[in-house]
Amino acid sequence: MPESTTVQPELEAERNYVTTLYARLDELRAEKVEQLTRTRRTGPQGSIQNVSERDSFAALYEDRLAQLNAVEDKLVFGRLDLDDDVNRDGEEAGAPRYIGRIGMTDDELRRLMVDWRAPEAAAFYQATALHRQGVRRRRHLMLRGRTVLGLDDEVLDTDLFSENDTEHLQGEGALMAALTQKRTGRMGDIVGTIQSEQDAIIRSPLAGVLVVQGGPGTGKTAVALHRAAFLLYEHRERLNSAGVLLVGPSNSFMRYIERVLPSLGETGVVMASVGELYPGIIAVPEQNRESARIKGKAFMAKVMAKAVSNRQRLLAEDRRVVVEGTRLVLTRGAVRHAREKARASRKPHNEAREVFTKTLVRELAEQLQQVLEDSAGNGNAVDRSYLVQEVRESRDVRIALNLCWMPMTPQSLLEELYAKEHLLAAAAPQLNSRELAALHRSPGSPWTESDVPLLDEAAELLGDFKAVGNKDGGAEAQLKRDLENAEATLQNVEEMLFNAGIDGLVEAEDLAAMNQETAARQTAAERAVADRNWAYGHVVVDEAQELSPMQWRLLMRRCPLKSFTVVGDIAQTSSASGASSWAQAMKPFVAERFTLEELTVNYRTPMQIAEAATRVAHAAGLTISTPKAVREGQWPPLVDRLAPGELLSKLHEVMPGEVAIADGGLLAVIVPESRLTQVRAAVQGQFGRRVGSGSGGLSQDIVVLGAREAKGLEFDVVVVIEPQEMIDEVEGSVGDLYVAMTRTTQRLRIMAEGEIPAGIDTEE
Ligand SMILES: Nc1ncnc2c1ncn2[C@@H]1O[C@H](COP(=O)(O)OP(=O)(O)OP(=O)(O)O)[C@@H](O)[C@H]1O
Repeated sequence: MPESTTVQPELEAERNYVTTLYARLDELRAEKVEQLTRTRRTGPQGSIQNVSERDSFAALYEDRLAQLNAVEDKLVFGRLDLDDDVNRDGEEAGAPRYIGRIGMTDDELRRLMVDWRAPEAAAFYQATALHRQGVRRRRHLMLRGRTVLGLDDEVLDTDLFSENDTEHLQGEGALMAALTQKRTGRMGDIVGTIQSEQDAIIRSPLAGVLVVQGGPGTGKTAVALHRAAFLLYEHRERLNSAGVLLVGPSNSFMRYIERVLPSLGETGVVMASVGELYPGIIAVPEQNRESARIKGKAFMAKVMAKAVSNRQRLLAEDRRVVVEGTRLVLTRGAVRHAREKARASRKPHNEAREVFTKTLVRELAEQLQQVLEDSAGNGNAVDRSYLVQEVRESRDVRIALNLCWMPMTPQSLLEELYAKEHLLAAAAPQLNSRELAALHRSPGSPWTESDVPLLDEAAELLGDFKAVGNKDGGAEAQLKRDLENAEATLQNVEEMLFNAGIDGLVEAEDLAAMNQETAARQTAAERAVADRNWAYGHVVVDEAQELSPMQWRLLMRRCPLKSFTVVGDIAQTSSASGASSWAQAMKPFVAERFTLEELTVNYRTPMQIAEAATRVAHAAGLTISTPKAVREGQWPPLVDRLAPGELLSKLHEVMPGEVAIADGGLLAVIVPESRLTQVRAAVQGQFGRRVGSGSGGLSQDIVVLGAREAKGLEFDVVVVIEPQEMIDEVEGSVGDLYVAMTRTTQRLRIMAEGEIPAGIDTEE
């Protein structure tokens, strides 16, 4: 093709079309602003229904406006030229089809651009020369601001390609441009360059459990996020009310990905790190590996159940209680009988307590009646209801009943269990004294991520604390609202179960009890975050290899439909209670009923560095999937072997050079946990406030962090400190080092006074 004569007019034509698209976007925004102002101007008048209708409209316009504002950057990125016989809806034959962040039509409803998630856009990601799907040419439009800077074309309808070419990466120019961009500390979307193996996963059906295994940098996080956006588009009706939950490993990671979904026009996904899954608690990472390991074990569910049942106590001997000056006896037999009855109700502890106390209060009231009638002489009947009241209010009785069956919150139960070793030992006979000691903590210590599933388990077993003696008039109205809400999702539930060929996993009545409507005006997302019993329509889990069986239990509870997208890399497991295979992790919940897909191309790490990481993993005997790296790097991994005591001075010496290579991008120094404070102080001493740490750290261009915190993140340049210590810290597991080495997009430098693990150097 004579480029110079054809490309320029093509570019001009695209620029004109893109100008039209942005003009239309501006028009739509202006329309929404106008509608919103008009609605707000109506003022707070009229019936409650009118007011709430107005609020709903205002919320709707606000959402739409937020979406239109969010898609400004790279509004359009693709174009398909199609065969004439392709079925076209709302398009002229022969007209190109533009693919963008949202669908747009002109004011006569002619289609201007197709949403990337629509079925008509699928060919943009899937068509190959071998399977053209009616596509003659695929074009990537590269924009900066509202200007088209360049085009990247793939012609699919020629015989010019050899067989190998059918395997090439789609939109290679556009892809490489995206991959070589400087990192900003925030993940961006990949909507313009999604590759076909990724697209197939993004568009898979909603129902069931989909597990996506992929080595480092294969786009698992990107795929998980785009899948959430796709599902919300494809199943909006279903998922808008029930919501989608996206779970990630840490707060830094959540901050890293938080802008992707809004840039795809989706603001309704609930995003939470594993420490945030219990409403009202923000848990800190668990520092003690041994206690993380124990707390994550599946048997902890039994331990919690035992801890609760141990708090439903019998009397050692009959006990005297005084009611209004009269002595009564609470017998051991009566308490045993009441406990049996309460347990038989199968209600959670706090709710079953009502059955327990009612039974005993009735028993004591009868005793009291007998005593009073006996002393008053024959035929003098005493008013029973009055006696029941007397018994209930007696301080003695209250103390005795509480001793036997105390209402508890999940926090009070767990706190006491950790603080009092004899209670823990009684609930957990499977733990030895060393393990019991590992779980000890004083009351008031902050909750950790591994406590979260235990609190959740306790909440299930204990039931509503507020229900204890608190039968307010609002309860009935609340129940009615709950049922209405549940009804809306029930229909979807049945449909989904049917589609998935699953039954028996969820009881309709269980669902009816979920999704309590706490406030009429809250969005589904806001309500879901605050409600432990919320039943999500779909859950996406990233870095899922880290989750313990107890964390999985919690998540499965959050989605009784068991509609999950689970992404992760078994080889990167560093958590003491994480998974060693997907089958093992999934078995307790769905047995073999999950689909496993694999991503095979590494888009992040340059080839030489990816190969070094693979060698390290292999040398340590780790079985890993070895994705193909898409690009060669400029540098092989550099290794500095240092003399004892030389580390900090050498780091000081090399840092300016490394920062210069990062050239405005991001540099991370990844260190063993035990050296974090020391190395951070040294780097801060050199670069001052440029150095970030913690979940806000990624807004700085230099960051010092541990491998676990670096999980899921990426940087232009990475300096790894003392790799062998990184392995030793996690009992010889190479997962953390493997993660650290694969965080870079350009350059890796390894510095060690200590041993260099096998495989890092090419010559080994
Ligand atoms: N199709 C694509 N187009 C452009 N960039 C992509 C594509 N796929 C992945 N990337 C980029 O590759 C990098 C790695 O992606 P991502 O973080 O999703 O990988 P990952 O599999 O989750 O990695 P890890 O397990 O190592 O954390 C990101 O910068 C992402 O934007």
